Amino acid sequence: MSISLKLMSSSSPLILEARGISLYNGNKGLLEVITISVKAGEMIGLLGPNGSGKSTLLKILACLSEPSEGDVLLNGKPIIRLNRKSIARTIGYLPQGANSTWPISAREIVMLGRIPFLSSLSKISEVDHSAVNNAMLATDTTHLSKREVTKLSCGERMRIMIARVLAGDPSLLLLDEPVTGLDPRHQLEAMILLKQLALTGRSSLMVLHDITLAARFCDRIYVLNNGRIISEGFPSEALNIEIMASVFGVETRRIEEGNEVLIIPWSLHEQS
Ligand SMILES: Nc1ncnc2c1ncn2[C@@H]1O[C@H](COP(=O)(O)OP(=O)(O)OP(=O)(O)O)[C@@H](O)[C@H]1O
Repeated sequence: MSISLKLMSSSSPLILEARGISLYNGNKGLLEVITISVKAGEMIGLLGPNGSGKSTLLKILACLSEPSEGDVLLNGKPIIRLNRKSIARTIGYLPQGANSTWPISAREIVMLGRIPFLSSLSKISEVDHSAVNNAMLATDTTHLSKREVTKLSCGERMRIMIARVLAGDPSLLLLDEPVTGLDPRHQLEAMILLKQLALTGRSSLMVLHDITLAARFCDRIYVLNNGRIISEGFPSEALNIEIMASVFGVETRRIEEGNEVLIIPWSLHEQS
């Protein structure tokens, strides 16, 4: 499947906006004056070294924790004024290392993604079943339906957790390391699926450690370091040679073809 870059229209509506987000732990700034935006249909990568604040930021964007300063707007409205159900119907959040310790079936886990649409669990409709079927089909997990989720492999469990997010048909996906633990084929399937969702106007902001996948699939990249956005833009610009060396401490090999860029971390950058 071709993943040729879709031209983002500058008139695409903003679905998420974070303005001046800071988070302090005592005197320590975990996040400092972060401003980011996500337009409808954009696929955005949030990259940075371990401990740079990516998961902390994602939780604030999902309204699961509050910043010390700044605002998050969802479809133009302050997210803290929206009720939990309305946020859950719009945002699909995949936490880092998403897991379940309940010994229930994989399909039941995916059905949990329909909770924002249910008035009670006894009223699961055909629409809910169909959404779950589609999510499991898209993540190649239908055959795992009856398996106890605690007994799945790490990669199988991750695909079930992605299916759970997709079952809610969110217009914005906030995904914390969605392809970690997946084999190469399932990594590509997940990224291609997100690209297909983007073409239907769904947006995703995802934490990735795989530079090559991020550069290949994301429309834009934000690079976080020590709680600050220090680089942003198209992958080839945001992940330039200097940033890769100074932030990630690696020398890269790059192949650029038209709008596409292949960036491969290659060797250790020796600090001068
Ligand atoms: N509740 C908390 N209280 C204090 N410090 C915290 C808290 N949560 C996270 N931190 C610190 O904030 C920093 C950023 O953590 P975070 O988990 O956001 O990093 P990350 O970029 O997602 O890292 P990784 O790539 O390793 O997942 C870390 O130094 C972490 O120790």
